[in-house]
Amino acid sequence: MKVIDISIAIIKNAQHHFLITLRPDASHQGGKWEFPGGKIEIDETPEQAMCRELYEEVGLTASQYQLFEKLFFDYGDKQLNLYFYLVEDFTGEASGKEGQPLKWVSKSQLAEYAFPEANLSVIAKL
Ligand SMILES: Nc1nc2c([nH]c(=O)n2[C@@H]2O[C@H](COP(=O)(O)OP(=O)(O)OP(=O)(O)O)[C@@H](O)[C@H]2O)c(=O)[nH]1
Ligand SMILES: [Mg+2]
Repeated sequence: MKVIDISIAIIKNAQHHFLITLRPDASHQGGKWEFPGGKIEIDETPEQAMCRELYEEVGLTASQYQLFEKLFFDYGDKQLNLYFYLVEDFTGEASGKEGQPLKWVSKSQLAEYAFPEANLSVIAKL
């Protein structure tokens, strides 16, 4: 199976809240909450993909970010290389541009939401 490269933006605002969105039921890991992100295109760096997905999905422009975690995860039906970026400075107002529900939650509230399994060790490190 081909390993798919994914870039993900963990957005942290000035109140130390994190932006999460709900994955559509029909998608891979549907019905779970996620951080905005998606597949890295062949002509893109991981950073470029993160910035593009962030803008396409929730309308934010990242201005300061760093690689927070890179990990391989095997879901059985999909094998992924995931690049998680921590974005602590950005411009724009977040909205679900694909109609997806969106929330800002504190670090302790993150535990109340179901995330894809690959996220669990990353969330524990935040
Ligand atoms: N966006 C995002 N994807 C995640 C997270 N955690 C995680 O395991 N994934 C997995 O990474 C992959 C991301 O793909 P995606 O569905 O967002 O890709 P995409 O935006 O390019 O969408 P598309 O497939 O409709 O083109 C999915 O298999 C998803 O299950 C996360 O926190 N955010
Ligand atoms: Mg996506």
